[in-house]
Amino acid sequence: MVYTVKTYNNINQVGLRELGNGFQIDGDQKENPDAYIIRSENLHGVDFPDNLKVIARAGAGTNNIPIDVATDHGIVVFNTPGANANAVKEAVIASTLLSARDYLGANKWVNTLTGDDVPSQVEAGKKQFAGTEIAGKTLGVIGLGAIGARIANDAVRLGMNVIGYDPYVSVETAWGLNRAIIRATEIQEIFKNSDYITIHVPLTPETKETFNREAFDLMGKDVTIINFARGELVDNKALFDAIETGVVKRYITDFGTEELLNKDKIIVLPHVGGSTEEAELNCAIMASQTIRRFLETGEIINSVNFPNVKQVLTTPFRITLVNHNVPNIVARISTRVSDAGINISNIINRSKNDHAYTLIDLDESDEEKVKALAAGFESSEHIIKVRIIKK
Ligand SMILES: NC(=O)c1ccc[n+]([C@@H]2O[C@H](COP(=O)([O-])OP(=O)(O)OC[C@H]3O[C@@H](n4cnc5c(N)ncnc54)[C@H](O)[C@@H]3O)[C@@H](O)[C@H]2O)c1
Ligand SMILES: O=C(O)CC[C@@H](O)C(=O)O
Repeated sequence: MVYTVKTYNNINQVGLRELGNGFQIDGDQKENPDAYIIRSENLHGVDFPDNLKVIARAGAGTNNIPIDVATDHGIVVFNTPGANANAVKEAVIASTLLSARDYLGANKWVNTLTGDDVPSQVEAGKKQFAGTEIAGKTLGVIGLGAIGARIANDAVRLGMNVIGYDPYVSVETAWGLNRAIIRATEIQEIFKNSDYITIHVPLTPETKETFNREAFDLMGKDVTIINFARGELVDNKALFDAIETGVVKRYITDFGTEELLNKDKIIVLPHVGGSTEEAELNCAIMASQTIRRFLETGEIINSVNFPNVKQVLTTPFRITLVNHNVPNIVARISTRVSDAGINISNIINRSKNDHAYTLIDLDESDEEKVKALAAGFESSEHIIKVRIIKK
């Protein structure tokens, strides 16, 4: 069996080798592939082909994918948690330093100097670029996931006081946080007490415009806002007013819109937080591995719309189903299998909200019987996607 994969954006070619020989990338069937691997491609409003079973986002944010639509089509969506976190962490640390000292302005100025006495002009003019140090200043980190936790820990090592806010922080991440990090129970504590604030949350209806007028009203003076998460987390009109009144000293963001460009106190980067060789390789490897595992074994790891399902395949055939999460569905599925005269070696059913994923290992080596059973599932109420996996 050869699976076809359509790639969007620039996916690292070396990482794609993890798919192995059983995969054809951008092959003849690319109009109806089994899998997509994407980065920032916007899939909202795009029709999904019938054959599409899986989308892997080589990166963290999945707001460019209509997750609900994918789920309704039985398409499993993965991302690559933490694969580009170190790259973003380094970009944020660099941004903190760029705000503390006007290196960009200083470099621009020094390039304007001419003549034999450049060294003396430098000495005479450099006072305009005296900055501050980040040690001893307070950094507020909103979102303590893969990126935020790394930044919080490194900022402590750089001598900063760190306050973190994340009401959903995972137990694993919490264990890894430096004990010097103060835990804010309300986001307002971050706004009130920070000299620098960096945000690392997914863009959701809850997080949209986290930086709004009320947030800026709580801040002191000369606060630096760093946003490598998503542009929509900031209300730009409120930001411009906060810059005007001296509340915000600088805004550094990875997400440009025209209104942000060429402004004195705003530094815009072209969405390069995760753009390092290492991160792009990590993301492509993880995306390829999760797709391969899912298509070849039916196992789900790191999905954003279905629960993890792990089970070593030991029987000749496995059937996987994406189904609606309705009462009695597992009993109905089991009855269908026994009515087909097939014994179930193992069945796993895991649900997330309105949908579930069911993995059925069959003690049956007659492929025709298994195909007939799968065909029956195809036409069953509440069953959305059916796959046969052969050992
Ligand atoms: N600029 C880039 O190139 C780039 C690269 C990677 C990630 N990102 C963006 O950064 C985001 C975070 O990435 P990550 O890898 O750290 O993701 P992650 O899933 O590891 O961490 C996100 C954290 O945000 C927390 N969170 C969710 N809602 C929250 C809320 N309302 N308040 C506070 N915390 C909340 C979660 O509990 C989680 O700990 C991504 O969703 C993506 O949008 C951008
Ligand atoms: O793929 C990229 O270039 C950016 C990725 C980044 O926004 C992410 O959410 O991981």
